[in-house]
Amino acid sequence: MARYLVVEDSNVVVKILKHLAKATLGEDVVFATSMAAAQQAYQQHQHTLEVALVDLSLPDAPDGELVDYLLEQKLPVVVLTGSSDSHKRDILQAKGIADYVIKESRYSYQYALNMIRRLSHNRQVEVLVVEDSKMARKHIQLLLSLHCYHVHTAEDGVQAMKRLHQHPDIQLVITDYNMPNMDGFELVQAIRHEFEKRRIAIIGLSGQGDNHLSVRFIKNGANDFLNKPFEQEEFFCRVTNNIETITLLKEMEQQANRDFLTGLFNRRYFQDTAGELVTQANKANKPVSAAIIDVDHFKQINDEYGHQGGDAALVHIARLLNELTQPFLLARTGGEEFSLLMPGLNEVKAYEFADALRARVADGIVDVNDDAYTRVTISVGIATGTQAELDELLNRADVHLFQAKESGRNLVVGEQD
Ligand SMILES: Nc1nc2c(ncn2[C@@H]2O[C@H](COP(=O)(O)OP(=O)(O)OP(=O)(O)O)[C@@H](O)[C@H]2O)c(=O)[nH]1
Repeated sequence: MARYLVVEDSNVVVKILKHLAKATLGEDVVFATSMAAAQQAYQQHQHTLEVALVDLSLPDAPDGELVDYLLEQKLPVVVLTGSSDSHKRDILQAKGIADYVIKESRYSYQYALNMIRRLSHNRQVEVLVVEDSKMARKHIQLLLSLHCYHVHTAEDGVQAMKRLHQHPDIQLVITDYNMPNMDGFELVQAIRHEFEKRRIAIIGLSGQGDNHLSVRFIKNGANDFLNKPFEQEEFFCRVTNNIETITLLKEMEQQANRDFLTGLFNRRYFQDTAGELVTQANKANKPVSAAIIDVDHFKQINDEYGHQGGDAALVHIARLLNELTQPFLLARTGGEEFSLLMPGLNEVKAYEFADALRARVADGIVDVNDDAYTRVTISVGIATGTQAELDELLNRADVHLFQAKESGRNLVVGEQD
C-alpha cells in the first residue's frame, strides 16, 4: 500500500531520499525516476496515494509537466527543485502546490520528507476558521486545504462556539478580530472558558501595524497571532508550529496516562476517571460496580518462563481484558492486578459480566515466548453500590478478591456471596 509518491531522476539524490525515507516514511513509498514511470505508478496506486514529492524538471518533463499532471489528479504535491528563482516559486504556488523545497543540503531532503508525512497526517487534523469576510475566509480555507487540513468555517464567534461543540476534535482555531455578534477577543475568552490551551490552539488575526491587537489576543488566551496580510509561508509555519505543539502535548498526556508494558490506562488515570464516573452515576442515581482482577499464581509464570515470559503473559491478558471489557474503564493498577469500573451494572449483571471474563481468560492459551504456551486464570473481587464512594467500592472489591483467592482462585466473588 503506497501512500507517498517520490519522483526524482538523479541517482545520487534518489539514494539519499531512499535512505532518509526509510526512517521517515517507512515502507509506504513508491519511487519513480521519470514522468512516464510516475504516471504509471500513479495509475497503479491512485487509491492509496495521499501526497507526492516531485522533482520539478525531469528528462521527459523539463518544465514541471508532472507537477501539473498530479495537481490535475488532485494529489497534493511538494516540489523539489535546484532553482531558487522566486518568480518560478510564485507561479508554482499560484498553481496550488503545497510546498517548494530547494535542494540545498541533506537537511532540505529531510525537510521535504517530513513535509509529505505531515501532509498525510494533516487529513486527521481539524481546523476552524472564523472570519466574517467571505473572501478572507475562502482564502484561508484554500490555504489550509493545500496542506490537507480538514477545515471547518464560521462567520462569527457565536457560530464558532457552535462548531466547536459539533466537532470536538477541532485542534486549532484561526480567528479574526472584527466580527459581528461576538468579536475575536470575546471568542478567545469563550473558548478558554471551556477548552484549555493544551486542547485547542488559537491563532488571532490582526490588522497590519496594530501591535496592540496582537498583544490583546495573547493576553486573552490565544497561543499566537498573525498580522494581515500575511505571507503564505509564514501562515503555514505558524499553523504547523501550533499543531505540532498540540500533538506533542497530546502524546505526552497519553504517555502519562498509560502503562508502559501493556498500553492500558495506569492507576493515576483510573483513579481520576473512575472518580468522575462514580460521581456521574450517583447524580443519575444509577448503580456502579467495581472489580479488581488479579492473575493467579503469576509468580510461577515468571519462575518457569523468566521475567520476559511473564511480561508476554501480562500483555496477552491485558489485550484480552481490553477487548472483553469495552465500553467500561479498565486499567493496570498493579503488577499483575487490573481494575475495572462498570457504571450502570448492578450486582447480578456485574457478577455475570466478570464471570464470563474469568471463563474466557481460563479458556485461552497464552504465548509466553517463541515456542512456549501456557494457561492462566484470574480471580475477581466485585463491589456494587448506588450513591457509593470510589474508595469504598475498591476496598470492598479488594476484600472479595482476597476471598476468591482463599477459596481456591479462578473465581469471582461479589456482594451476594
Ligand atoms: N514479568 C513481570 N512480573 C511482574 C510484574 N509485576 C509484578 N510481577 C510479578 O508478579 C508476581 C506476583 O506474585 P504474588 O503477589 O506472590 O502473587 P501470585 O504469584 O500471582 O499469587 P496469587 O496472587 O496469590 O495467586 C511477583 O513475582 C512479581 O515479581 C511485571 O511487570 N512483569
